[in-house]
Amino acid sequence: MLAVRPESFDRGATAGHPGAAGGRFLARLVLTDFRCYGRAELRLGRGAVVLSGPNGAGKTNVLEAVSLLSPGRGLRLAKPGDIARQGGSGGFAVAASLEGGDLPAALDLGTAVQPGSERRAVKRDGAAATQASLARDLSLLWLTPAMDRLWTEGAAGRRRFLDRLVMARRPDHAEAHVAYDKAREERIRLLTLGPRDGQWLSGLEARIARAGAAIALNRRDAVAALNAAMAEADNGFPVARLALTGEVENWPEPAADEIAARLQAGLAAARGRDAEAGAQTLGPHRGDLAALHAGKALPAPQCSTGEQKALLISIVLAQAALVGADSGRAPVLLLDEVAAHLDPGRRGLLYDQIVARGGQAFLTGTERSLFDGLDGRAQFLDVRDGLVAPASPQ
Ligand SMILES: Nc1ncnc2c1ncn2[C@@H]1O[C@H](COP(=O)(O)OP(=O)(O)OP(=O)(O)O)[C@@H](O)[C@H]1O
Repeated sequence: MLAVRPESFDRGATAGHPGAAGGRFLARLVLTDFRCYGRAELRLGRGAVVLSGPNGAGKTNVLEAVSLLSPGRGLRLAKPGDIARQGGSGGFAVAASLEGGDLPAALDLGTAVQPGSERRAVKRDGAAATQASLARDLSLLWLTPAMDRLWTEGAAGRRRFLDRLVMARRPDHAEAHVAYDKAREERIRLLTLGPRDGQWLSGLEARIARAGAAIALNRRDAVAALNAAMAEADNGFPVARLALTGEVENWPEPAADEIAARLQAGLAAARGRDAEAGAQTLGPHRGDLAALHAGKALPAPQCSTGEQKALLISIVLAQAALVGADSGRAPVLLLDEVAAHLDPGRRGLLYDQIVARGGQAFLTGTERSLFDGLDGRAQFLDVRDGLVAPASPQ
């Protein structure tokens, strides 16, 4: 067993700043048979947590474990079978204790896959819970190297990014997605395999339409709030102007019931087409997000790699600030290898932002020196061959 304590960090440099008391944070994280970790127990502070170590040491695995404390497949979109440690039991578990913010006492969250199962179970204070409910307990946002291609690759990645931003502020977004996807799958099964029962299909289309309208509206609200926040932010990161480019999100109807009515009528009319395609051809699952680098009036795909990264950071920081402002629960940030892509000036700005916002933020990098700007303001952990230990002082 490996236990890492936050030493003086928790009571030290960050404890006094104004935002420090604001957010929930992971005070303890235990990984069991999780990728390269047989068992690891980390005691964590409430602010910045820096994980440094060589390639393949196990840094991203820690972030991935945290990301599974939210609905979905985590930051690598991995299958449970790939996460379970080779040579281990065949299953895996992640357990965490949340503290701080509005919590009167520690809250235990856990997720596990049993050997031979593909189903990821969730526990909240020892009782079974749904994955979607995790979004109510912990607000998480992440950036990974795979997202460097977000603006140039397919729409699915941008939708995932957008929906995670939305979920950080609106936990019900996760439940709307569950309801939407479940009814969508059932409708397609009926259309392709039968029976094509009109009443059954209408009931499903009504459910899809209700959940779909909620998803579209949540996205609209999130993009409007983000654009307003970024236009006002003065943090040295480029201002991104976001636009929803999906069909449903751009319908002129302002209210949920109007959007739902239009979507329901559209689905009823598209039964033949959808049966032929074997897929639902209308709805927010086909939505997309575009971004413009406002300062350069340049679409994100035409920006440099570093500029694209800076735009993503700008969006995530803006959303984190919005969530912190309206719920008092600054989201936990998982920033995988973000520092290495930034020039020293931008890196310094990022560190200042992270410290100023007060919530917990995990940062990874191969070189400890990349994080010199956080000296005295973060908990430093050294990751090597699947072992996590406090980093020796610089
Ligand atoms: N299911 C598994 N069982 C055992 N080991 C695994 C499993 N999945 C991945 N690994 C190992 O985990 C190790 C650590 O991976 P991780 O991505 O966390 O490294 P990292 O420290 O982030 O490295 P980099 O700096 O290269 O991104 C890798 O060597 C990988 O082979």
